[in-house]
Amino acid sequence: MRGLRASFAYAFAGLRYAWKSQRNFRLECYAGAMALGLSLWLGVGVVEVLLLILVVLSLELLNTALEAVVDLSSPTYHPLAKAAKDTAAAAVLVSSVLSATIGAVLLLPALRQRLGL
Ligand SMILES: Nc1ncnc2c1ncn2[C@@H]1O[C@H](COP(=O)(O)OP(=O)(O)OP(=O)(O)O)[C@@H](O)[C@H]1O
Repeated sequence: MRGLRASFAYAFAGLRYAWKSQRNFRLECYAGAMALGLSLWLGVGVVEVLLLILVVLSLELLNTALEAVVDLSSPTYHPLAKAAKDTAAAAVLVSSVLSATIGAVLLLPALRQRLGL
């Protein structure tokens, strides 16, 4: 039980680190909160929007972890360090585009109806 509590504490320490050090992570949290607020207001796709937000945030956390490992193992320029960081950033980009697209498909019709457009 103590091990489980420690594991949660380490995970929350990771969340705190990402929040403090990663501007993109904070922006994604704000964007996610706005999307969630919109879906709650419309009464549409709340669970789906929450899952999409968690997918993007999970990948951003993995990207942050990978950046730390790369900085530790390759403090000077190396093409493989560049490939690792750029590819991890691309994973975040792909998941963000996917989430924004699915979110728009879910929410836009209800938003149009709500606004009478
Ligand atoms: N050790 C390295 N070797 C080669 N290229 C690197 C190295 N470190 C960073 N880069 C290149 O510079 C880019 C920006 O890296 P930098 O560490 O400044 O930001 P980041 O931590 O990857 O991203 P963010 O600003 O979102 O935290 C990387 O995507 C990569 O292309």
